[in-house]
Amino acid sequence: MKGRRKADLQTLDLFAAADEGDTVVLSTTDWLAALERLADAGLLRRLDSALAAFVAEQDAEATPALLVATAVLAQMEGRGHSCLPLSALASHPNEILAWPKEALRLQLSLWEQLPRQTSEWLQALRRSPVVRVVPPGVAVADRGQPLVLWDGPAPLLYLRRYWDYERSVAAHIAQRTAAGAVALDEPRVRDWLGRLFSASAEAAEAVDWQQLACALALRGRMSVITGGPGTGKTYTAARLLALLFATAPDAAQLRVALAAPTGKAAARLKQSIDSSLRELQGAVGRDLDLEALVQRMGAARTLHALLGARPDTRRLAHHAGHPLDVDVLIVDEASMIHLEMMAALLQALPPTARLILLGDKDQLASVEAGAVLGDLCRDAQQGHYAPDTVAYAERVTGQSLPASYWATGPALPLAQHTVMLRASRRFSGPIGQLALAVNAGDAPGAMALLRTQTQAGPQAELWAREGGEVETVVRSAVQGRGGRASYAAYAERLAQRGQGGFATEAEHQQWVRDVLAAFDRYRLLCAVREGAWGVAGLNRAVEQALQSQGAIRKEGEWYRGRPVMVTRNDAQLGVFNGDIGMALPGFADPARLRVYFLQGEHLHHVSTARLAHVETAFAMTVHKSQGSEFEHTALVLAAQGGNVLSRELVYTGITRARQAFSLWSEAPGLLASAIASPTRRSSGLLRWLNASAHS
Ligand SMILES: Nc1ncnc2c1ncn2[C@@H]1O[C@H](COP(=O)(O)OP(=O)(O)OP(=O)(O)O)[C@@H](O)[C@H]1O
Repeated sequence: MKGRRKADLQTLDLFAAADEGDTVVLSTTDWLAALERLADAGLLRRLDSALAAFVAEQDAEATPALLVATAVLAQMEGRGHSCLPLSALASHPNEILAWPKEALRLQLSLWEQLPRQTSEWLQALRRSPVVRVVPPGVAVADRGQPLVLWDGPAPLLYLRRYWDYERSVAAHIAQRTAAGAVALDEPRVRDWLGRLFSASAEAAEAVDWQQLACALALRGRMSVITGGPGTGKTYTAARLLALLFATAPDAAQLRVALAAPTGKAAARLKQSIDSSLRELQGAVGRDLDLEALVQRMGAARTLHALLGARPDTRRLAHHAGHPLDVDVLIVDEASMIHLEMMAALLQALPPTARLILLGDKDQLASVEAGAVLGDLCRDAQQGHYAPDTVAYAERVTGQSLPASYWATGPALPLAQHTVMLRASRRFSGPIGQLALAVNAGDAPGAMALLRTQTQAGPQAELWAREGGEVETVVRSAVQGRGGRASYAAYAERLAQRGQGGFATEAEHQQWVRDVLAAFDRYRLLCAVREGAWGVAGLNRAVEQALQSQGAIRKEGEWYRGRPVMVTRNDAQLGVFNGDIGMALPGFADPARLRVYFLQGEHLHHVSTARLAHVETAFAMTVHKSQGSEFEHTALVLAAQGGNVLSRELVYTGITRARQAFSLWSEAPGLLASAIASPTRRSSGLLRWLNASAHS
């Protein structure tokens, strides 16, 4: 007997209460309707069910397994995964779907109707004309199928775009890290490393990782330098530049470019590299003109600007056919580079240019699909250095790497160009200890540290409150705790020149800089956007609090002192996604508000009327805060954070704090459960890198 339960589709209770003896068989149309209902319920995105419908249009024989795999794959892409591991879909669908607990019964009833074995899912996919099936080691022509199935052990399903990006990234990295890519004058390298690192504090440790990073970077066309905040990534990159400058045969012509995913991070990189190079001048004397290098480098740019992103098109000005005009490219905050961007960057880079990626592998990955730096640094802690690398390192740095960092089997070429810096110079106190505990997944340790510090009083470096009212969070944001930074300083600066009346433009500019600097000392960072404990609610609440104390007068969207974050790149206006600015009266026409942005040392301003894509920025997401640091950071965890609350989110929030960190959690237990939830994004990148290394 066959039963059809159209009415149940409305309630999503698809297979409940079947009449005795009924066998429920749903047609393709029923399944598509079910996927749409799942989108109605917010368990899938519209895009996900629409892609399944598109597949059904293309394949008249589409099976439920194909439709479900398609929708789930699309949904996973929306959560940052680049592919769908099919065996997990068969055996642990609840982990793959990441639906809330309440949807477990629904998920179970759906999976009742779907294949149990990976092999059955594979069969459903292999037969479909919408799937390009790629067995291991076989090149299969692309006939424009929307899905790609890598049909080897532990099979993976891809959306075509992400398959292309991942394969392209892997191929470029393999090429750039191939052995013998660069010829070196080793005695010269040794001599210069000795000069550049002679007074290095890192030398006191068992291994001078910074020196090793420079040595290994010289050997290939790509290197990865990872490490937590303050471990000296930019310090090392500056020395690497000096080393390249000192050892390259064509040093005078070397074209160096600096970039980062956000404008703020780019400005910080430039500042930090410039000051490191200038400090180094003393050590290198007249042999190298580092000031000339500083001048030649020019400003650091966002990756979008570097690649020539254009509004309203995915196409970039620079690509393989029109490569970037650089010999050395240093990219900071590489954890924020998503797969599509990394593919575009590698394609646009001339094969002979060197790419140096700097970043913290433990930070949140970008919202978009891919966690490239995390993937590339999966083994960075262990080193996995091949005998040849160990011998080279000893020859040029004079240090022997302990055996615990040697590769035990065949070594990945990329590992020979990857170094993890381990000693933080900025974070030796409680903030650093908390970050380490979170990173190690040690929730009891992190909680104990927060408790002890909180008990020490509001002036302590760390402070935490679990449970309580959101009003307390807002009060702390506008009044501060124990003399630590808050928005009080910004409100004060704003009030200082209530009447305007600046005698000179320089005086006005100084005031604008002061307000921006005061605002930048403190930030509320949220896990989610919506709700009272999210970005939207807190922005409103802080505005109200400041309004009631007379610091701002909100009479519409724009008001004097409104801090904003740009949400879309606009090259014409010279503002980029993530830039923070503030609406303040202009000098020439104080009755008009202009939005001021500090870009490095340069003060840039734009009329409020022209800035369409901005949002208020008293509170921002942890994601958007990457690449920035604040004297005092307050991390706000909302109870409805669900699977957004991850270890990486908490770690990223904590490491945005320079001098003080506060944690506000809507309910007890949120921090511990976030620490216990590390994010793992599905990707095949390491697999492709391994395959090309051993083929
Ligand atoms: N070997 C060293 N000897 C002395 N000072 C160092 C050394 N390495 C780093 N520093 C100093 O430590 C501080 C942090 O270094 P740096 O800014 O390079 O770290 P980072 O890893 O790039 O940090 P972030 O994650 O914030 O970008 C800087 O003031 C730098 O000059």
